Amino acid sequence: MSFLSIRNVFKSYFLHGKRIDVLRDVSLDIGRGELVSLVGPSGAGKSTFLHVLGTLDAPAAGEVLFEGQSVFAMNDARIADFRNRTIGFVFQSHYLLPEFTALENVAMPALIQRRDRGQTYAEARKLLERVGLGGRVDHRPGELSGGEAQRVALARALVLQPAILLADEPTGNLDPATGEGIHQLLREVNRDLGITAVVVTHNEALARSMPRRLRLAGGQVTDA
Ligand SMILES: Nc1ncnc2c1ncn2[C@@H]1O[C@H](COP(=O)(O)OP(=O)(O)OP(=O)(O)O)[C@@H](O)[C@H]1O
Repeated sequence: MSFLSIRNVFKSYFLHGKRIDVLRDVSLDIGRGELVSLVGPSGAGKSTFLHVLGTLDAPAAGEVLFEGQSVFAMNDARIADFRNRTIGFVFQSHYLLPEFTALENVAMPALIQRRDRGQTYAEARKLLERVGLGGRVDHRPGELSGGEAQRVALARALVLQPAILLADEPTGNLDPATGEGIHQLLREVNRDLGITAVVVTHNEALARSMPRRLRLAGGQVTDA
């Protein structure tokens, strides 16, 4: 049984009466602890694939299996609960809340889940130190650089101790040197915390630095 599987997944969009087939019978297994990059042409469907894998979006047909269990066979409340407990997300934009400090932003998902405040803040502080921002805990997003804000977003994605981290172009808004710092952190998080990670990127150098590379083209995902 695989840790994470996609089985015969189809996904289309309908726009102005036209159907766009984005995922066409995609099947794939990802093992626990793998670090995977996903590349492909613009508009090929990488974000769509990540949204289905992350259970944010249901496929039109096919299954997403976590440890052999079909996630979309559950009701919406259980899927949301599964997602909160299991998956952390990082996007191209950091989506930090501007009126809260870095520490509060990182703690937020755990506080929403009614986790213990003291433990949550201790964990959030530890995570900010891990991403190199121990000296920025009281800064608000407007007082952080783009790279720092993305590090805070990464720390926030880890606060509920997810088994899986999904990153959609996490360095898309950053200059190459700053982006490389984020890539390095993703590798460390994968190595030190054992988190299974899938990273969508246009950056070929980053893709090559990952132990496993996937390519999405023509509605199909293949090992590249
Ligand atoms: N909500 C939507 N409604 C209609 N069409 C959509 C929707 N979301 C995406 N698409 C279309 O589906 C295709 C795949 O989009 P997606 O964002 O998954 O590609 P991508 O590979 O992530 O692209 P990029 O590298 O440019 O971010 C594109 O043609 C896009 O225009």
